[in-house]
Amino acid sequence: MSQGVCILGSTGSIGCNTLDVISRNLDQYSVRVLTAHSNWQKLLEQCKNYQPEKVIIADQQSAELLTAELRKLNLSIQVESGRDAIINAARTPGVEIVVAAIVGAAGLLPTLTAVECGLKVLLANKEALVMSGELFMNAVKAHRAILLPVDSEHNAIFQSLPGADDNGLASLEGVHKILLTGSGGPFRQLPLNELSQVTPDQACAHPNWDMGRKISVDSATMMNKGLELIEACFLFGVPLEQIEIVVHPQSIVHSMVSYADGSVIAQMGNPDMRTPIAHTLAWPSRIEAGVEPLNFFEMSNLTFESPDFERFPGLKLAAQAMQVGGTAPCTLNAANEVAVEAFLAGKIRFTDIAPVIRKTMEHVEVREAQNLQTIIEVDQLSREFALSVVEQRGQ
Ligand SMILES: NC(=O)C1=CN([C@@H]2O[C@H](COP(=O)(O)OP(=O)(O)OC[C@H]3O[C@@H](n4cnc5c(N)ncnc54)[C@H](OP(=O)(O)O)[C@@H]3O)[C@@H](O)[C@H]2O)C=CC1
Ligand SMILES: CC(=O)[C@@H](O)[C@H](O)COP(=O)(O)O
Ligand SMILES: [Mn+2]
Repeated sequence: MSQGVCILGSTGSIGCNTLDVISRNLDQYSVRVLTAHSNWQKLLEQCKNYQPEKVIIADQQSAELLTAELRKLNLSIQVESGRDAIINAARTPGVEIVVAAIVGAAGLLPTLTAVECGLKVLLANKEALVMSGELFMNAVKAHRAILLPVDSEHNAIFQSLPGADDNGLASLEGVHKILLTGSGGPFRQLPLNELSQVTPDQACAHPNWDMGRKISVDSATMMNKGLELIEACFLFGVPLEQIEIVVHPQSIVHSMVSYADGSVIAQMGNPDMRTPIAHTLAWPSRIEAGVEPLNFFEMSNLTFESPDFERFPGLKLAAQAMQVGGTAPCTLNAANEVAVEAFLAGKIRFTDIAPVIRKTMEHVEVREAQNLQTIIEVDQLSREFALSVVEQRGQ
């Protein structure tokens, strides 16, 4: 029987890849709800192709334009708008699977709603987990939601761990270490003195993955790996010391797990997000994803190296935030979002991103991450302070 899917952030890179996988498996999945921020043109195209029951777009004016176009096409699709409608998207009757693919902190509340409804949640939105780690995982357990990682490395780790219970909570039996791979991004080998001059377009030109602009900049600073370090600690319940970052520029090995007996199990594949999306949609089964299998005879050398902490100061900041605990990861994430947005808008240089985060972490008081209210407050305070640092640096 067909399962009802809600995609939070359907117009983005993960959202579009999810729809591509669904289009190959229409006997098993039906699109119920799609959400976007303001890209009503892309949402209209998705309405024509997938005929969801409901679409939700945060921006009111975009919702009006979309409604008018749907009327002209005689498509009877319900249109809602506003932040609250997105937060409640997962409550739509018939939704069984929620793909959390909104970028950044805006994804936290809509994803938590899906968790609170006890649904199958496919998590791409790593920022939500970084912000609210323990609280998020406690909600998963309390509501018996099924949480499956879409982020390619965490999906690889999940596939390489010994097994998981029915809710996707993985076993760590015999696990020695988790080896979290990262490409090093587009500036891995750029002379250090040229880093301050790189442009947003250069930062977004990832060597292996085609992704949204925010995560692309995160890959270029390697803050993506820092966020992923924290994501892995919470998802798999492992301490920081049990995770090692391994730079692997080709992005063919998507991460590995090393075991007490010396075995190392890796998940490999061409760098295409349709693989982890298909894996999580069908778990524990397998479905067609449209991804070419690896051709080992045509593959170039696979190489591995240690991360360069001088070039990528964000890595240390992320590890430090995890070590400090409480709301420190929430502050790290908020400051990073503000700094990346400022860099993309041409307000600060690439090399200003880490100092903005460091200064914010030094300034904002760390609290216990007890409840959602605290997390939302700390997120807001951290953004305000990071913005003031951006303004100083931009002068
Ligand atoms: N892209 C990838 O390959 C990977 C992404 N991820 C993670 O997945 C998430 C999505 O990434 P990606 O698809 O690249 O991002 P994109 O920027 O491509 O897409 C973001 C989506 O979120 C929507 N959105 C943005 N802001 C808001 C808001 N304030 N309220 C509601 N919706 C909003 C956008 O709508 P609109 O189009 O209207 O602006 C769009 O649908 C991120 O957390 C990222 O870290 C993880 C691994 C790989
Ligand atoms: C595809 C994916 O999961 C991204 O998070 C990816 O990891 C980005 O590449 P980096 O390894 O360069 O951060
Ligand atoms: Mn990743």
